[in-house]
Amino acid sequence: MMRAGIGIDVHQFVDNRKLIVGGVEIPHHKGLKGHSDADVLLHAISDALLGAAALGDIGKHFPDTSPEFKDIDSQILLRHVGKLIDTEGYRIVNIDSMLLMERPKIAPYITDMRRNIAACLDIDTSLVSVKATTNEKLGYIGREEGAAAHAICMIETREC
Ligand SMILES: C[C@@](CO)(OP(=O)(O)O)[C@H](O)COP(=O)(O)OP(=O)(O)OC[C@H]1O[C@@H](n2ccc(N)nc2=O)[C@H](O)[C@@H]1O
Repeated sequence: MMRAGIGIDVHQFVDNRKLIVGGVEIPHHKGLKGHSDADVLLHAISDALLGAAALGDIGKHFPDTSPEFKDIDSQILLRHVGKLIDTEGYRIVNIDSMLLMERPKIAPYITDMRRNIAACLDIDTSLVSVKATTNEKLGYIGREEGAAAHAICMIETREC
């Protein structure tokens, strides 16, 4: 049986934070604010996978009130989500994602992001797609106040 999932995450740009997206540290004069490393892309992908399996969302599994997740590398969270999906008897069919960020350009880093995501989930990189778009200077993304990520995925029940 095939199941689809969707994930969306938003984080605010602030000073004195690293910009980490898809497990890659990207040189930039601002970073994203969050309880964890604020990896907006991995959060959206984690929510898509949790949603496909109807397992709730990342806030339920990794509350931002828990010291356990303070400044955590979100690749650890994604790896945990992958294990939850596997335990539920699902296999990941594919993941597609969009990063909505005015600057910096992330195209040079997409290959590494895809590799990180595939490694966290123990799947082939060919099943992971990462894309990016600007907001054409419109809204909070266009004003570089924040960034968002949207992700969708398909999972399927593993035949016994
Ligand atoms: C990754 C973590 C790690 O601690 O923190 P950040 O690094 O983003 O801060 C969290 O999992 C980040 O969870 P995330 O789900 O993005 O946080 P929020 O948007 O604040 O939502 C937290 C929880 O409140 C619930 N929620 C949210 C909005 C709303 N109107 N009603 C709700 O009940 C959501 O279901 C979620 O479980």
